Amino acid sequence: MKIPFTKMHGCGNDYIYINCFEHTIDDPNTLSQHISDRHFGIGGDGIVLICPSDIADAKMRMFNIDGSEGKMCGNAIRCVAKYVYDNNIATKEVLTIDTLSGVKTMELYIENGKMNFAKVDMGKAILEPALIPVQSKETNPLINFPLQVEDKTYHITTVSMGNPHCVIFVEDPMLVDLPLIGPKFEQHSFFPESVNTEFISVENRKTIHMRVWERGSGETLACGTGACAAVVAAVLNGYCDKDSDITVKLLGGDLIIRYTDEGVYMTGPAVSVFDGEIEV
Ligand SMILES: N[C@@H](CCC[C@H](N)C(=O)O)C(=O)O
Repeated sequence: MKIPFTKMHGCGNDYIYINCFEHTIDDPNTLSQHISDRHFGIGGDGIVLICPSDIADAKMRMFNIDGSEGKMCGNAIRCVAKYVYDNNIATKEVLTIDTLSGVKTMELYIENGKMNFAKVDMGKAILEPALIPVQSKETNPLINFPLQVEDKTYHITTVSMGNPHCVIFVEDPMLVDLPLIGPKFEQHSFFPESVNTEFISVENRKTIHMRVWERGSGETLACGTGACAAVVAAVLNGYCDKDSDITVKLLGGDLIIRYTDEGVYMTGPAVSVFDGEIEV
């Protein structure tokens, strides 16, 4: 059977989007492994199913390249909103999208009848170690906490944005051997549900730079939840300020993140690249 798909990205974090208002995918885990392959498939950081919801305008399910399901994806949620708006599934400028980490509300920026940008209320950052989760008896947030990874000690700050993140401040993220060190964090026993790892350098109180190794997908050009976690960690470590717009410079573009007592807000682009059909 052939089904249509749309290739979309947010700051270069690219997924294959399937309209499940019209089609049913029986085994999304295996499909993601096959079609995300950049040589033998369509190519992407995973797949995203756009599904009906009883409690929101649509429901998003996202799967990493290895087939694992992510509970939240900051870049994908903006693309889901673009798909829903541009395809007249819901033509509201404030949309709600249901995810495995709750319903998120977002404001859409429309130009010539299409959505190009969105500001997403990403909810509160979770700092309790048991809820990240990490394998530790600590009850206070882990801020600049020493973690041994093979022969080196890294100072980590852990944050959940509905999915687990481990943030490390370095001089220059471009000098980090990410394909070597990323998998060691991903497989570390300290993270029972694995982890997304962000390496950050601070340019000034309003600008930080980030590279990310995502659990299940490896290095990606951007991670929306990771950018939120990075700004929360930068505030907790005294590098940036709450209630201030911080630009996170990623390999694939910029995201603007604001950390407040009410929640974390992410503003960024959503781009549609091409439509196609795939045999499933
Ligand atoms: N790219 C994402 C996060 C995708 C899920 C992540 N790999 C996980 O399994 O937690 C983003 O933009 O937030």
